[in-house]
Amino acid sequence: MTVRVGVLGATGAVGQRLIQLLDPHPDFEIAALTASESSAGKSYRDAAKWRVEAPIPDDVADITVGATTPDAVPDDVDLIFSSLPSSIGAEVEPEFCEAGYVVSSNSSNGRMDEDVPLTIPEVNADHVDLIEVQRDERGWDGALLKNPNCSTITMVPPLAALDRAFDLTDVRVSTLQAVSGAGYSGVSSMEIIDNAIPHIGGEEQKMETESRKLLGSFDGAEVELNDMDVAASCNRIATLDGHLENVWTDTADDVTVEEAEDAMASVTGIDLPSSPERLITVFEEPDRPQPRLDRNVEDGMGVAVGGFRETTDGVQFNCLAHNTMRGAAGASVLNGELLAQRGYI
Ligand SMILES: NC(=O)C1=CN([C@@H]2O[C@H](COP(=O)(O)OP(=O)(O)OC[C@H]3O[C@@H](n4cnc5c(N)ncnc54)[C@H](OP(=O)(O)O)[C@@H]3O)[C@@H](O)[C@H]2O)C=CC1
Ligand SMILES: N[C@@H](CC(=O)OP(=O)(O)O)C(=O)O
Repeated sequence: MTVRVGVLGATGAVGQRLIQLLDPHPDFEIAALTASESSAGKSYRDAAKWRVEAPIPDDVADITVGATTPDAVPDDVDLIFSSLPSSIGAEVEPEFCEAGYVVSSNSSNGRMDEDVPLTIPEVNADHVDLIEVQRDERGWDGALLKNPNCSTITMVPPLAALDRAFDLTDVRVSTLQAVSGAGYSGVSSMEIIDNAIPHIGGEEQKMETESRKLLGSFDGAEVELNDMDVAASCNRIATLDGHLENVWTDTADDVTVEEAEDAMASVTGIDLPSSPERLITVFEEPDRPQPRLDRNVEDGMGVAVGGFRETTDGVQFNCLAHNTMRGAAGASVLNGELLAQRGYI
């Protein structure tokens, strides 16, 4: 069955990545693109400053961009991907859900709301059924599903493997985040060249809270947050794509480096078109993973780990993922596939 999809915020950095992934998708067909009032009414080719390495797909280039309102999207669109600024997402995503659309959103608004599922399908696919609670409470025919923040997505798959096997108690993480995470005009060259910026607004709190929701347990009514303690420190560096993170963990059960590597290496993808065969690639070389060399592991949908060391109460390691693929557009597409598989569209 082909699912007709719409993209809100289609002209943006993440919107362009969504188009790159959706145009050749086996089950999804792009049927509507929206952006701000200044783009509405233009062809996608004229509205978008296209910056993806591959050319704009011909069939997409000629689509007329619509306004970001439910009325501007055809009724036969079954699934909406949203990559709007969070302030706009907070306003319009509920309107789409109320109008009956099912929305897979990458924007940060609402991620921690109690009746909004936040999922990485390989980690906590069962949380998607929180939609039943959401529909009861909000009276929506549609639904809202979120993917997490890109830095959070990078560290949670390896943490999930450790938590399952050795019971995590404490996590400390320091990030080295690429400039694409801030959007095309987010950080000026004068700020970032020959520099590193030890502050990314709101990012630390997102990593500390979203990770506990993702690794929490869902009992059919609510998500109980994982009781591990998480502390994050976030830094912007002058790489283009790929967030690298240094992680220190404490576990309740003893763990060796070999056991931690085995636990992560044995995690497989799941039966969804965008899930990679190997979710976590373990590097033995002490200087890997690196952003330029390893961000495209598993076509940008994998997480790379390495640099393992035993610590007093657990293990230390480094992890890396492509922040606009696995960390944003790819994460939303995967969530859309999960919604389809679970019969929500
Ligand atoms: N998961 C993650 O970690 C990541 C998440 N993000 C999030 O994804 C979202 C999009 O980011 P990004 O693509 O970099 O942003 P951009 O600024 O590149 O794109 C924003 C998009 O939203 C549209 N837009 C802006 N204002 C309005 C409005 N008032 N009404 C309707 N549409 C509007 C823009 O349209 P127009 O071109 O017409 O202005 C454009 O299509 C953000 O919430 C960002 O925080 C981003 C990167 C990674
Ligand atoms: N803040 C992230 C990107 C981002 O937009 O995250 P979020 O989806 O949580 O707003 C970064 O700078 O790399």
